[in-house]
Amino acid sequence: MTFMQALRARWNDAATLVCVGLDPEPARFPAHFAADPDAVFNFCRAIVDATAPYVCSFKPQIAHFAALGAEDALARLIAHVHAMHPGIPVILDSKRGDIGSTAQHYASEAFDRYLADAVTANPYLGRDSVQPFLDRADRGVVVLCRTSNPGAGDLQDLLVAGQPLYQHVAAKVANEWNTHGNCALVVGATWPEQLREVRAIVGDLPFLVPGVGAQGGDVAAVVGNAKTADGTGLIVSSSRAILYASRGDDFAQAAADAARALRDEINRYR
Ligand SMILES: O=C(O)c1cc(=O)[nH]c(=O)n1[C@@H]1O[C@H](COP(=O)(O)O)[C@@H](O)[C@H]1O
Repeated sequence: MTFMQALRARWNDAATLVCVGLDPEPARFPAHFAADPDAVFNFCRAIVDATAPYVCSFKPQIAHFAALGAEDALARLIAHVHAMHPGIPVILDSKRGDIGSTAQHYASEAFDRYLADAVTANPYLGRDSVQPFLDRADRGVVVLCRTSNPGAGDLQDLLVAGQPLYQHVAAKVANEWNTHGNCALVVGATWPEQLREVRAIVGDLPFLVPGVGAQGGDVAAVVGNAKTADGTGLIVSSSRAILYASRGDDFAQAAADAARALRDEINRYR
Protein backbone atom coordinates (compact mmCIF):
# COMPACT_ATOMS: atom_id res chain seq x y z
CA MET A 1 0.00 0.00 0.00
CA THR A 2 1.30 3.48 -0.82
CA PHE A 3 1.42 6.31 1.71
CA MET A 4 -1.56 8.01 0.06
CA GLN A 5 -3.60 4.79 0.05
CA ALA A 6 -2.82 4.15 3.72
CA LEU A 7 -3.69 7.74 4.64
CA ARG A 8 -7.02 7.62 2.81
CA ALA A 9 -7.83 4.26 4.37
CA ARG A 10 -7.26 5.69 7.86
CA TRP A 11 -9.28 8.82 7.07
CA ASN A 12 -12.21 6.72 5.91
CA ASP A 13 -12.05 3.54 8.00
CA ALA A 14 -10.94 5.06 11.33
CA ALA A 15 -12.80 8.36 10.76
CA THR A 16 -9.93 10.48 12.02
CA LEU A 17 -7.79 13.30 10.62
CA VAL A 18 -5.53 13.43 13.71
CA CYS A 19 -1.77 12.97 13.57
CA VAL A 20 0.14 12.55 16.82
CA GLY A 21 3.56 14.21 16.68
CA LEU A 22 6.29 12.28 18.51
CA ASP A 23 8.60 14.97 19.92
CA PRO A 24 10.29 13.42 22.98
CA GLU A 25 11.57 15.83 25.65
CA PRO A 26 12.83 13.70 28.57
CA ALA A 27 12.58 16.65 31.00
CA ARG A 28 8.80 16.52 30.51
CA PHE A 29 8.43 12.74 30.94
CA PRO A 30 6.74 11.34 34.06
CA ALA A 31 9.22 10.93 36.93
CA HIS A 32 9.52 7.14 36.73
CA PHE A 33 11.25 7.39 33.32
CA ALA A 34 14.27 9.04 34.96
CA ALA A 35 15.60 5.59 35.92
CA ASP A 36 14.84 4.03 32.53
CA PRO A 37 17.86 3.78 30.18
CA ASP A 38 15.46 3.30 27.23
CA ALA A 39 13.11 6.10 28.30
CA VAL A 40 12.74 7.76 24.89
CA PHE A 41 11.58 4.56 23.23
CA ASN A 42 9.41 3.40 26.10
CA PHE A 43 7.68 6.78 26.51
CA CYS A 44 6.97 7.11 22.80
CA ARG A 45 5.85 3.49 22.48
CA ALA A 46 3.33 3.98 25.30
CA ILE A 47 1.99 7.11 23.54
CA VAL A 48 1.76 5.27 20.21
CA ASP A 49 -0.09 2.30 21.68
CA ALA A 50 -2.52 4.51 23.62
CA THR A 51 -3.34 6.92 20.81
CA ALA A 52 -3.30 4.58 17.78
CA PRO A 53 -7.11 4.14 17.59
CA TYR A 54 -7.54 7.90 17.14
CA VAL A 55 -4.88 8.73 14.53
CA CYS A 56 -4.50 8.74 10.76
CA SER A 57 -0.70 8.93 11.11
CA PHE A 58 2.22 9.37 13.49
CA LYS A 59 4.88 12.04 12.93
CA PRO A 60 8.21 11.60 14.75
CA GLN A 61 10.38 14.72 14.62
CA ILE A 62 13.96 13.69 13.92
CA ALA A 63 15.81 16.45 15.82
CA HIS A 64 14.11 15.43 19.05
CA PHE A 65 15.73 11.98 18.71
CA ALA A 66 19.04 12.97 17.12
CA ALA A 67 19.81 15.63 19.75
CA LEU A 68 19.57 12.90 22.39
CA GLY A 69 21.65 10.41 20.40
CA ALA A 70 18.45 8.37 20.21
CA GLU A 71 18.37 7.50 16.50
CA ASP A 72 18.20 3.83 17.42
CA ALA A 73 15.06 4.53 19.48
CA LEU A 74 13.55 6.32 16.46
CA ALA A 75 14.22 3.32 14.19
CA ARG A 76 12.73 0.89 16.74
CA LEU A 77 9.72 3.15 17.27
CA ILE A 78 8.88 3.27 13.56
CA ALA A 79 9.36 -0.52 13.34
CA HIS A 80 6.99 -0.85 16.32
CA VAL A 81 4.30 1.19 14.55
CA HIS A 82 4.63 -0.97 11.42
CA ALA A 83 4.53 -4.22 13.41
CA MET A 84 1.83 -3.44 15.98
CA HIS A 85 -0.32 -0.87 14.15
CA PRO A 86 -0.11 -1.89 10.49
CA GLY A 87 -1.90 0.53 8.18
CA ILE A 88 -1.04 3.63 10.20
CA PRO A 89 1.52 5.55 8.12
CA VAL A 90 4.56 7.24 9.67
CA ILE A 91 5.62 10.70 8.49
CA LEU A 92 9.24 11.38 9.39
CA ASP A 93 9.54 15.11 10.06
CA SER A 94 13.08 15.92 8.96
CA LYS A 95 12.49 18.93 6.63
CA ARG A 96 15.45 18.02 4.46
CA GLY A 97 16.62 19.96 1.43
CA ASP A 98 20.02 19.84 -0.32
CA ILE A 99 21.61 19.42 -3.74
CA GLY A 100 20.40 16.34 -5.60
CA SER A 101 23.38 14.06 -4.91
CA THR A 102 23.10 14.70 -1.16
CA ALA A 103 19.29 14.60 -1.23
CA GLN A 104 19.60 10.98 -2.45
CA HIS A 105 21.12 10.18 0.93
CA TYR A 106 18.41 12.06 2.81
CA ALA A 107 15.77 10.08 0.88
CA SER A 108 17.59 6.87 1.75
CA GLU A 109 17.82 7.97 5.40
CA ALA A 110 14.06 8.50 5.63
CA PHE A 111 12.82 5.60 3.53
CA ASP A 112 15.51 2.87 3.74
CA ARG A 113 17.09 3.46 7.15
CA TYR A 114 14.01 4.56 9.10
CA LEU A 115 11.35 2.93 6.86
CA ALA A 116 9.15 6.03 7.01
CA ASP A 117 6.08 6.12 4.79
CA ALA A 118 6.45 9.86 4.16
CA VAL A 119 8.87 12.68 4.88
CA THR A 120 8.71 16.46 5.23
CA ALA A 121 10.87 18.36 2.73
CA ASN A 122 12.04 21.95 2.32
CA PRO A 123 11.49 23.20 -1.27
CA TYR A 124 13.87 26.17 -1.09
CA LEU A 125 16.63 24.57 -3.19
CA GLY A 126 14.21 23.71 -6.00
CA ARG A 127 12.89 20.61 -7.72
CA ASP A 128 16.14 18.66 -8.11
CA SER A 129 16.64 18.83 -4.34
CA VAL A 130 13.25 17.18 -3.78
CA GLN A 131 13.39 14.80 -6.76
CA PRO A 132 14.96 11.85 -4.89
CA PHE A 133 11.97 11.95 -2.52
CA LEU A 134 9.44 12.45 -5.35
CA ASP A 135 10.88 9.44 -7.22
CA ARG A 136 9.75 7.10 -4.45
CA ALA A 137 6.20 6.84 -5.75
CA ASP A 138 4.99 4.67 -2.86
CA ARG A 139 6.18 7.18 -0.23
CA GLY A 140 4.75 10.59 0.61
CA VAL A 141 6.55 13.91 0.20
CA VAL A 142 5.18 16.66 2.43
CA VAL A 143 6.54 19.98 1.17
CA LEU A 144 6.74 23.07 3.39
CA CYS A 145 4.39 25.72 1.98
CA ARG A 146 3.19 28.17 4.69
CA THR A 147 4.69 27.10 8.01
CA SER A 148 3.05 27.60 11.41
CA ASN A 149 5.73 29.73 13.08
CA PRO A 150 5.52 33.50 13.72
CA GLY A 151 8.24 34.29 11.16
CA ALA A 152 6.64 32.25 8.38
CA GLY A 153 5.89 35.36 6.36
CA ASP A 154 9.46 36.74 6.40
CA LEU A 155 10.27 34.88 3.19
CA GLN A 156 7.15 32.84 2.38
CA ASP A 157 5.00 35.98 1.90
CA LEU A 158 7.43 37.88 -0.34
CA LEU A 159 5.70 38.84 -3.55
CA VAL A 160 7.07 37.13 -6.64
CA ALA A 161 5.42 38.15 -9.92
CA GLY A 162 2.65 39.70 -7.81
CA GLN A 163 1.94 36.56 -5.76
CA PRO A 164 3.24 35.45 -2.34
CA LEU A 165 6.02 32.91 -2.61
CA TYR A 166 4.08 30.23 -0.68
CA GLN A 167 1.37 30.33 -3.35
CA HIS A 168 4.01 29.65 -6.01
CA VAL A 169 5.19 26.68 -3.94
CA ALA A 170 1.61 25.41 -3.69
CA ALA A 171 1.01 25.68 -7.45
CA LYS A 172 4.37 24.17 -8.37
CA VAL A 173 3.91 21.14 -6.11
CA ALA A 174 0.31 20.55 -7.25
CA ASN A 175 0.88 21.09 -10.98
CA GLU A 176 4.50 20.06 -11.61
CA TRP A 177 6.04 18.01 -8.78
CA ASN A 178 3.09 15.70 -8.06
CA THR A 179 3.60 13.45 -11.10
CA HIS A 180 3.33 10.29 -8.94
CA GLY A 181 0.43 11.63 -6.86
CA ASN A 182 2.55 11.36 -3.70
CA CYS A 183 2.79 15.02 -2.65
CA ALA A 184 1.24 16.91 0.25
CA LEU A 185 1.81 20.41 1.65
CA VAL A 186 2.56 21.79 5.12
CA VAL A 187 0.24 24.68 5.94
CA GLY A 188 0.14 25.81 9.58
CA ALA A 189 -3.05 25.78 11.63
CA THR A 190 -2.11 29.25 12.85
CA TRP A 191 -2.91 30.75 9.42
CA PRO A 192 -6.59 30.14 8.56
CA GLU A 193 -6.67 32.62 5.66
CA GLN A 194 -3.65 31.07 4.02
CA LEU A 195 -5.17 27.62 4.49
CA ARG A 196 -8.19 28.78 2.49
CA GLU A 197 -6.03 30.37 -0.21
CA VAL A 198 -3.82 27.32 -0.65
CA ARG A 199 -6.82 24.99 -0.77
CA ALA A 200 -8.23 27.08 -3.61
CA ILE A 201 -4.96 26.65 -5.55
CA VAL A 202 -4.29 22.93 -5.13
CA GLY A 203 -7.64 21.10 -5.29
CA ASP A 204 -7.64 17.95 -3.15
CA LEU A 205 -3.91 17.78 -2.33
CA PRO A 206 -3.53 16.66 1.31
CA PHE A 207 -2.32 19.19 3.89
CA LEU A 208 -0.22 18.43 6.96
CA VAL A 209 -1.50 21.01 9.43
CA PRO A 210 0.66 21.46 12.55
CA GLY A 211 -0.08 24.24 15.02
CA VAL A 212 -3.20 23.15 16.90
CA GLY A 213 -2.71 22.57 20.63
CA ALA A 214 0.50 24.15 21.96
CA GLN A 215 0.70 26.76 19.15
CA GLY A 216 -2.92 27.82 19.57
CA GLY A 217 -4.37 27.15 16.10
CA ASP A 218 -8.17 27.12 15.89
CA VAL A 219 -9.58 23.72 14.92
CA ALA A 220 -12.90 25.03 13.58
CA ALA A 221 -11.13 27.50 11.30
CA VAL A 222 -8.68 24.87 10.07
CA VAL A 223 -11.35 22.38 9.13
CA GLY A 224 -13.77 24.98 7.76
CA ASN A 225 -11.14 26.60 5.57
CA ALA A 226 -9.10 23.63 4.39
CA LYS A 227 -11.07 20.38 4.27
CA THR A 228 -11.79 18.90 0.87
CA ALA A 229 -15.33 18.43 -0.48
CA ASP A 230 -15.51 14.92 0.99
CA GLY A 231 -14.59 16.17 4.47
CA THR A 232 -11.01 14.84 4.45
CA GLY A 233 -7.75 16.21 2.99
CA LEU A 234 -6.17 17.11 6.35
CA ILE A 235 -3.52 15.60 8.61
CA VAL A 236 -4.00 17.73 11.72
CA SER A 237 -0.90 17.28 13.82
CA SER A 238 -0.43 17.93 17.53
CA SER A 239 2.62 17.00 19.60
CA ARG A 240 3.08 18.63 23.04
CA ALA A 241 -0.62 19.01 23.88
CA ILE A 242 -1.00 15.23 23.54
CA LEU A 243 2.41 13.92 24.67
CA TYR A 244 2.50 15.95 27.85
CA ALA A 245 -1.22 16.05 28.70
CA SER A 246 -0.22 14.57 32.10
CA ARG A 247 3.07 14.13 33.92
CA GLY A 248 1.57 11.49 36.17
CA ASP A 249 1.43 7.73 35.81
CA ASP A 250 -1.74 8.28 33.76
CA PHE A 251 0.24 10.00 30.96
CA ALA A 252 -0.68 7.45 28.28
CA GLN A 253 -4.40 7.54 29.16
CA ALA A 254 -4.28 11.35 29.22
CA ALA A 255 -2.66 11.34 25.79
CA ALA A 256 -5.33 9.00 24.46
CA ASP A 257 -8.06 11.25 25.90
CA ALA A 258 -6.46 14.32 24.27
CA ALA A 259 -6.12 12.59 20.90
CA ARG A 260 -9.71 11.37 21.03
CA ALA A 261 -10.95 14.84 21.99
CA LEU A 262 -9.07 16.38 19.06
CA ARG A 263 -10.50 13.74 16.70
CA ASP A 264 -14.02 14.47 17.93
CA GLU A 265 -13.57 18.25 17.69
CA ILE A 266 -12.30 17.97 14.10
CA ASN A 267 -15.12 15.61 13.15
CA ARG A 268 -17.72 18.07 14.44
CA TYR A 269 -16.68 20.51 11.70
CA ARG A 270 -16.15 18.10 8.80
O1 LIG B 1 6.72 20.01 9.44
C1 LIG B 1 6.23 20.08 10.58
O2 LIG B 1 5.82 19.09 11.15
C2 LIG B 1 6.02 21.43 11.16
C3 LIG B 1 5.81 22.45 10.26
C4 LIG B 1 5.37 23.69 10.73
O3 LIG B 1 5.09 24.60 9.96
N1 LIG B 1 5.22 23.88 12.07
C5 LIG B 1 5.48 22.88 12.97
O4 LIG B 1 5.27 23.12 14.18
N2 LIG B 1 5.95 21.66 12.53
C6 LIG B 1 6.32 20.61 13.50
O5 LIG B 1 5.14 20.19 14.17
C7 LIG B 1 5.37 19.96 15.56
C8 LIG B 1 4.46 20.89 16.37
O6 LIG B 1 4.51 20.56 17.72
P1 LIG B 1 3.42 21.10 18.77
O7 LIG B 1 3.41 22.59 18.65
O8 LIG B 1 3.94 20.64 20.10
O9 LIG B 1 2.10 20.49 18.41
C9 LIG B 1 6.86 20.19 15.79
O10 LIG B 1 7.51 18.94 15.71
C10 LIG B 1 7.30 21.06 14.62
O11 LIG B 1 8.63 20.79 14.23
